[in-house]
Amino acid sequence: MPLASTAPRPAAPPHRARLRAVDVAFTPAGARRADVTVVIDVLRATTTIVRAFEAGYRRVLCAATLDAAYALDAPGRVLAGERRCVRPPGFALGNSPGDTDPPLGDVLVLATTNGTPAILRAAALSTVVLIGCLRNLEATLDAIGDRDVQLLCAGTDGRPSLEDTYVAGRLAQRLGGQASDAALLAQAVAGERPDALAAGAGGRALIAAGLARDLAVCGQESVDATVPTVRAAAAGVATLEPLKGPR
Ligand SMILES: O=C(O)[C@H](CS(=O)(=O)O)OP(=O)(O)O
Repeated sequence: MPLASTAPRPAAPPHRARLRAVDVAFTPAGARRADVTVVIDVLRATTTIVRAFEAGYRRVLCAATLDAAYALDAPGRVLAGERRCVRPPGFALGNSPGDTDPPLGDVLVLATTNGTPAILRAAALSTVVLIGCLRNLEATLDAIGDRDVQLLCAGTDGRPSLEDTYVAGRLAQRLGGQASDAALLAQAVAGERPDALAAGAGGRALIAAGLARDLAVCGQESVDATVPTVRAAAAGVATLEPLKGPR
């Protein structure tokens, strides 16, 4: 029988934790299945949703279409949204994040051109859907934790937008991990275009519509602690509640 060796064992190879995967979809059509997706429509839907919860709304119902929003109208519910940056007929509010304060009811029903359809797309692809923007940047990073994540940019009319790509890049820079080529591209945009909100077509359209004040609200960073999440989605409506309460 061989004697047990008294020689020290060779050191075990260093434990190599798998790097978290970080991907970016520049448009909803480019999104894939993912456990965790963060939807970004910094101008203005995701900023407006974060502001609505910070102002005191208890729930946000995201509608894919104006008709779906009209069908949700009920006492205690406030219709908000836009078409071509402007408040639709019969809606109480437009899509300006500042207009959610003070709250006019318990529930905000939001229908926007790109943002709310992007949230519904994410809900069809992911178990966990978070709502991100510059205002809750730090809180969103906390909520992602060390999980793999897809950053889904709402874009504009099926095309990438500078401002959403910029915010995705800001998040990707901080998340590190195994960045996809799309995540690396977004990081490059974040590094090169700190003026993204005002410089892109979306920002220019808001300025032309007399809504430059919204750019200032949307551009404030890490001032809100609320990270909204999708609790349910069906029939063209996603129900959002806060993952975390306001500070
Ligand atoms: O006005 C907004 O907030 C935009 C307008 S547009 O769709 O970019 O023309 O809507 P959103 O869905 O919030 O991007």
